[in-house]
Amino acid sequence: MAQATISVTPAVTDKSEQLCAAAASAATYSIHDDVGEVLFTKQQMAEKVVEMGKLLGKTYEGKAPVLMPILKGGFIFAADLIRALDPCPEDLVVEFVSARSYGARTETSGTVQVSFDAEAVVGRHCLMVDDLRDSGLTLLTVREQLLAAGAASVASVVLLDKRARRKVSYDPDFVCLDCPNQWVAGMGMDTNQRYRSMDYVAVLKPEAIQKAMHSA
Ligand SMILES: O=P(O)(O)OC[C@H]1O[C@H](OP(=O)(O)OP(=O)(O)O)[C@H](O)[C@@H]1O
Repeated sequence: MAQATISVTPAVTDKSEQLCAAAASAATYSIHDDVGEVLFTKQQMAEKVVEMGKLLGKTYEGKAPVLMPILKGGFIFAADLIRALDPCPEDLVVEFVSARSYGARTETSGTVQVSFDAEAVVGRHCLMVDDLRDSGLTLLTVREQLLAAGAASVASVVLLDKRARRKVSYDPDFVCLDCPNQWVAGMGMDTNQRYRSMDYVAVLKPEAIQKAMHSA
């Protein structure tokens, strides 16, 4: 039987170069019909994630942190960030936090329902990872509950910071990009559970927002 061979591109071993090359190769991609304006491209975000990965890698070196993606919106950013940590802290573990306050609305309900494995955070340095700081209520509430559960420290990193919407006295410790005060979707962020998979951050057309909000 003939042996099958595949050609392999020489490996790029530097982590930053790998991530930037991957982003560059995806610089041209199709835009969803419901998008009115792309605010941040995949490449722009990938570059920020590389920078953040280096900063957090150094910050948490030797600290055995618990990386805590906040579901659902934080899962895509967290997946990118964990692979960009440089160096990746030894004994890093991942624990998911479930937090929800918006539902099918564009304003926070004012109450955040939170759940996580309390035993996993006792005495640990926790890093909350979320897509967005809007009012700040989610990060503040999760932080309070992690500290109450016995975390040694709690910090936060967000992909986007919508400062103009700040309603509580809490600011994320690490921010990749400042976001204008507009309803955005993509990179994990939804509109009534849609559009999370867009690999860029966009403002949707008003009619698309209305349609998504009123869909089942
Ligand atoms: O700063 P805040 O006003 O609290 O808003 C930010 C939060 O809102 C979104 O989550 P959402 O509650 O919509 O749930 P989801 O992550 O499941 O989409 C987002 O993912 C943040 O966690």
